[in-house]
Amino acid sequence: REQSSAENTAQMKQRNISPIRIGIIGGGIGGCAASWFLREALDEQAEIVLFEKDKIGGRVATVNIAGREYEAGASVFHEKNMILQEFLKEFGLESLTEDDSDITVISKGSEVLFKTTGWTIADIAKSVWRYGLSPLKLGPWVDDYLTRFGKIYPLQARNCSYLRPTDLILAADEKFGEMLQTPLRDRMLSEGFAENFVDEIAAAAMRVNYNQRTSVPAFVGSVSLAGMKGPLHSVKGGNYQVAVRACQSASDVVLSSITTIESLPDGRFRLHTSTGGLEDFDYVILAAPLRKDGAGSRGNIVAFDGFPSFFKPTEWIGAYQRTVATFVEGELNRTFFGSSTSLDAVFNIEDNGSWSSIGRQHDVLGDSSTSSGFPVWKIFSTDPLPGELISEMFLRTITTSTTQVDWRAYPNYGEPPLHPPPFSLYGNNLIYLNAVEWAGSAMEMSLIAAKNAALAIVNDVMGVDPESCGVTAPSVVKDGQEL
Ligand SMILES: CC(C)=CCC/C(C)=C/CC/C(C)=C/CSC[C@H](N)C(=O)O
Repeated sequence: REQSSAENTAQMKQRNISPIRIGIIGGGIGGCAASWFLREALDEQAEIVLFEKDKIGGRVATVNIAGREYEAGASVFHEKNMILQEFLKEFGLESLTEDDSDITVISKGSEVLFKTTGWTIADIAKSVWRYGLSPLKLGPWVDDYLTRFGKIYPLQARNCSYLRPTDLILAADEKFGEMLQTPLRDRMLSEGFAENFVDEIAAAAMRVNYNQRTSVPAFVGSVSLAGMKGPLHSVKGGNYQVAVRACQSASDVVLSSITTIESLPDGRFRLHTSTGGLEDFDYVILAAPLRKDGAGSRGNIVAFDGFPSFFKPTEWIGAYQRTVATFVEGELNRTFFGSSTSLDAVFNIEDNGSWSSIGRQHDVLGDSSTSSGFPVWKIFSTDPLPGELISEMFLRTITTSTTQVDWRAYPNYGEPPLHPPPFSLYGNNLIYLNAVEWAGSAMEMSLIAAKNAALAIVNDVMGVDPESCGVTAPSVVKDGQEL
């Protein structure tokens, strides 16, 4: 049973536990949600200070094109993402349902491999002709994993918290153990999916969601396929609103970056801000990626000071995948994409292609019309798109509306850290929320990790060790290393 904030407060007072100070580094959806869950559990017994270097929402952000807002980062959630659904209810936000009847093309450069208009009988027949029964298997396959993963919600409702992302995922279902290690391609082939289906349809999903290939681990691969299969939604007015609303539960939001986390002899932590500020906390949640920096990226590697020599944060630093989102309002040059008829989205599975996908966009209110009459398109690529390529892709553009957003959007699963990062970096006093991304990256994954961080802190404060949390599952060991 989830303990109420009134019960926690009463217990803390009874046992003379003084209110605790919690510092959260990062105002993305995860950091903000952690603040919300902590406030919900501890009420006025927690002073929560959240540090954000840039903008609340982080990688959940919109971009303004000719006066309308479009999702530029994390764009969709799945109907079965329960924490997002609860937040929407709690904050009185509405959701938009994504259209699944788009005219979509899978291409290799300008060679069209497959074209579909959604789920009409003709489309199903066409896809079965090309891929056998695989398209019909995909829905139940993804649904099964969604249901299995959904078992994490009742565990969290029973206050279960986990030290590592692997523990959390295995607690939901042991079947995921192998999926955290096996490449998606191998897993799908071993489960009877046709090779061309994996190399075209699954490859397209990995491209559009993570700008990566089917060599990613099968767990994150299945998350990505869930992000294609739907039903999918977005938050009306912009997904970032969830972060903004959740962040209102922080006692203070400081617009500054943290340069150093210093471990103090009394077990507390001192956070050093880039403007020379110093603040001490009982608990710290690092809700920003520990990542290798790269040219043009917005780096955020924090320094650790005063920790014992066995504490090696560099071993938890991995590469993040660069993804550039280019927005263009204009008339598409269909022939460039190998099509003579209209289309809404193209997924390019060509290796090392100069672009990964292009899709017609609606704004955050669900409106796809524009004053020019030409749609707004979002093109994903690994590097900024050269102007000449944009000129080839479009017959006409409203040039003032071309905008590029350069993200280090998600982990590069091909360049992982030396060791998979745990949540609990230093007991439960220093928690690394973004460790979850190395298992799976999506808004809901960050929210589940946020709840885990809050539960770990509350359990620590209350001295509670919840039972029957399913952590008895054997650890996954690879190359002699515990994952
Ligand atoms: C184990 C499985 C199959 C799912 C776990 C539940 C979950 C986190 C589902 C999310 C599906 C989803 C919306 C994926 C999108 S991935 C990144 C995407 N480009 C975005 O964030 O917009």
